[in-house]
Amino acid sequence: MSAYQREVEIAQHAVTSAAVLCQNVRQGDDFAALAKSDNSPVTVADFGSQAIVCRAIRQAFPDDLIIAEENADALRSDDQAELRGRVVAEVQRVLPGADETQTLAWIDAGVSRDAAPRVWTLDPIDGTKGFLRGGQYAVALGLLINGQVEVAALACPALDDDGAIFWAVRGAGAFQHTPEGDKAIAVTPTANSAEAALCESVESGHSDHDQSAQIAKTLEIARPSVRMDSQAKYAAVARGDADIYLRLPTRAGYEEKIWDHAAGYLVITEAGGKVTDIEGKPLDFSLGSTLKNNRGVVATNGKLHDTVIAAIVAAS
Ligand SMILES: Nc1ncnc2c1ncn2[C@@H]1O[C@H](COP(=O)(O)OS(=O)(=O)O)[C@@H](OP(=O)(O)O)[C@H]1O
Ligand SMILES: [Mg+2]
Ligand SMILES: [Mg+2]
Ligand SMILES: [Mg+2]
Repeated sequence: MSAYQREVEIAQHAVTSAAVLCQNVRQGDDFAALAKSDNSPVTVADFGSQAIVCRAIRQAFPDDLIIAEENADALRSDDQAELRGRVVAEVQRVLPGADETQTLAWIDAGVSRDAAPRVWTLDPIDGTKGFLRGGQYAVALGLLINGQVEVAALACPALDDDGAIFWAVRGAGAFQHTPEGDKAIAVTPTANSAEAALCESVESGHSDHDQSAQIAKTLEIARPSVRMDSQAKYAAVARGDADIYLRLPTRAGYEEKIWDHAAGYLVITEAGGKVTDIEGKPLDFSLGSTLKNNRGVVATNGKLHDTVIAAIVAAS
């Protein structure tokens, strides 16, 4: 039996069920969002997805901790009874018999924030803004053992015609799930930056678009950059749709969250690519909920990595 076989099965199944919930919500006529304290949106589907995935982990691995983006505080308040009811109803469509108390407890299973020898990290919907505007989004789950990402499952429900599921195990490769079975994925062999395709966030608040344009110019990249929401960007580089993913810090002090990167990081790394911060330092997932020792993220097919880092250094 290969390492982490059970974790991979549970993780894949969990993100797949959560993706069904998200698509159910998106196909409905009303998926209004609530604004969180940082003004970012959270929807019925973010809460529902977190409930589904955390339940699956709790059942299979009761002693594991979970660092997930959302919590149920807002849902427990009296004036959010309607939203709470809709979250429970969506969870019941996927898990008949689930009740309100269970649903809220499953969401709150993800409130860990500290590093631990064995801890999962979950973004129930990465790219909530993309989810709301009909763009890309992802359900991203990673397992950290002693601060190293060992297992990843990444569902991109809006990629391709029917969505796409990716998974990876450290040292064992990265794969895309298909009806014919799991297919190994690999980054591009592009070594000439002028031929590269670059992807970046849609929101200029999440990555500095002006600076990436400058770097693209230095690298003589001819094609316009592809703006895509969520960790679908990591999947795009991992399977060779793009060569470079740039996430350039926009304001001093923002600490990237581990759930925004853990799954995508392992999928690209195991597909033969490289992921570091903008200075070329390895991402440090051992510090709790944020990448506080890193600034920004650069992901490439590996061959282009040093050239891209040099262009960033030159531009800053
Ligand atoms: N200032 C700042 N800098 C960098 N990143 C930030 C910032 N603010 C928010 N976030 C996080 O960005 C996550 C979405 O990233 P994306 O690459 O999908 O952005 S975009 O939708 O393509 O614009 C988004 O994840 P979700 O909340 O899961 O959507 C946030 O965790
Ligand atoms: Mg996110
Ligand atoms: Mg999210
Ligand atoms: Mg969010």
